[in-house]
Order: sequence, then C-alpha cells, then structure tokens
Amino acid sequence: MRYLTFALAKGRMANKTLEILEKIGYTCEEMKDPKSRKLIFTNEEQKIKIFLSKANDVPTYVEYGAADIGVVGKDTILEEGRKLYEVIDLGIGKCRMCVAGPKEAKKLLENGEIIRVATKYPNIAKDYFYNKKHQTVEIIKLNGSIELAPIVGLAEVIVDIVETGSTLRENGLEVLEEICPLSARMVVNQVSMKMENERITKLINDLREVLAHNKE
Ligand SMILES: Nc1ncnc2c1ncn2[C@@H]1O[C@H](COP(=O)(O)OP(=O)(O)OP(=O)(O)O)[C@@H](O)[C@H]1O
Ligand SMILES: O=P(O)(O)OC[C@H]1O[C@H](OP(=O)(O)OP(=O)(O)O)[C@H](O)[C@@H]1O
Repeated sequence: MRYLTFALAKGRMANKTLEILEKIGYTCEEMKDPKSRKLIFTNEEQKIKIFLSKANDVPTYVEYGAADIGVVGKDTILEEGRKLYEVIDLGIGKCRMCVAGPKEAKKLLENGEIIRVATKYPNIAKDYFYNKKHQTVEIIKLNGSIELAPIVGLAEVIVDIVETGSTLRENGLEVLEEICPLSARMVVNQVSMKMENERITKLINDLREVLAHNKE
C-alpha cells in the first residue's frame, strides 16, 4: 500500500484539523512536539504522511499531486483557482468574505463609482466586482492588516475576511456587502481520487460520520 499524503494549512486552523483527523483514526504523535523543526511526519502503521504548509500553497501541492489530500479555507480555494475536487466542508474556520469600509463608502458602491479596493484576495475581488456586479474598480493587492487601507486613504473599501467583526469595529469600519460564507474544506487531487478511490471514499465517509456526530 502506498502512503497517502496530507497537506494541511498551518496557522489558526491547524490544531482543529488535526483533531478531526485524529477522530477518524489518523494520528501523528510526532507532530505534537512543539520544539520540532521537522516539516513532514509519517505514520508507518497507517501509511500516511502529513505536512503543514502556508495555507495559500495547499491547493498547489494538491493540484500537482505532491499531496493527495489537503485541508484549507474556501477563501484560498477560490483565490488559487486550482484544479482539484472539493469533497467535504469540515465546518471549522467559519467566517465570511465581505466588502467593508467606512459607512460613507456605501454610496460609492451603490452608485457604481470607480473606487479602489484593497485586498489579500485579488481574484475573489475581481470576480465579485467584474463578473457579479459588473462594476469597474481598481484592485490593490496587500498582504495583511487590510483594514488599514481605507483608514489611511489607500482605498475606499476592502475585500477581506470577517469573523467576529471586532477588527472592523475597532477601526471604525463596517460590512458593506457580503460576498460569501467561508469554512475549511477537504480537497483531493484528481488522479488520487481515481487511483486511491477506496481509501479516500472511506476517509470521506468516516469524516461525514464524525461531523454529523459533532453536530448532534
Ligand atoms: N478571523 C479570521 N481571519 C483570517 N482567517 C480566518 C479567520 N477565521 C477563519 N479563517 C480561515 O483560516 C484560514 C487561515 O488563516 P490564517 O490567518 O491562519 O492564515 P493566513 O491568512 O495564511 O495567515 P498568514 O498569511 O498571516 O500566515 C483562512 O484562509 C480562513 O479560511
Ligand atoms: O472579524 P475578526 O474576528 O476581527 O477577524 C477578521 C480579521 O482577521 C484576519 O486577519 P489576521 O488576524 O489573519 O491578520 P492579517 O490581517 O495580517 O491577515 C482578517 O484579515 C481580518 O483582519
């Protein structure tokens, strides 16, 4: 039997993802050593390998088959636009992709003015403004602390993740339009889905059972 390789997004979702995998019997004790600098972990018995990578890179590893399976936010899946199968919503990392800004910016949006939109997610922003709203805007790519942009006059609005809304509130901004709900998804390489169909189907079914149980 060959190894099934998992690419998981490091960061805020990593621990919860590992907890869910543990519930379906996939464990990697070695991963729990906080001092370890090792990047990939093997469970010889279960014939699995697990690695953590930057969230943005998970779809790339999976599309190229360097990982059979990935767990990553829907935002990253939409932004990266890779060829993969999205098989299950894990229900963790729930948040929303929104257009936000000072409340005065609502008028600019309603009037379809050519505004500047700052975001870490240029493809999601383009798709929303160009394809869904048919509104011409200038997209400015940033890499973090996006909420700064309307405050310092770099852009009129932002496209960003909103979870509790605290970051917006504490900076005098608000949600102006909602683009879509987000959560972590399991994605599968298209060839692996065929070649390892039995193992991957079992894994998906086991996950469904655990997730249904969690909801009860
Ligand atoms: N409040 C939140 N802010 C950002 N992402 C969130 C939030 N809640 C859930 N998520 C989900 O968690 C994923 C990973 O977020 P995280 O901040 O760990 O990584 P990141 O944005 O790649 O961070 P960095 O670039 O700072 O390493 C996001 O892609 C999103 O799907
Ligand atoms: O609605 P809230 O609960 O306040 O969460 C949303 C904030 O969290 C994320 O930022 P993150 O902490 O990942 O930092 P970043 O801005 O550097 O990406 C996101 O980009 C928002 O800024």
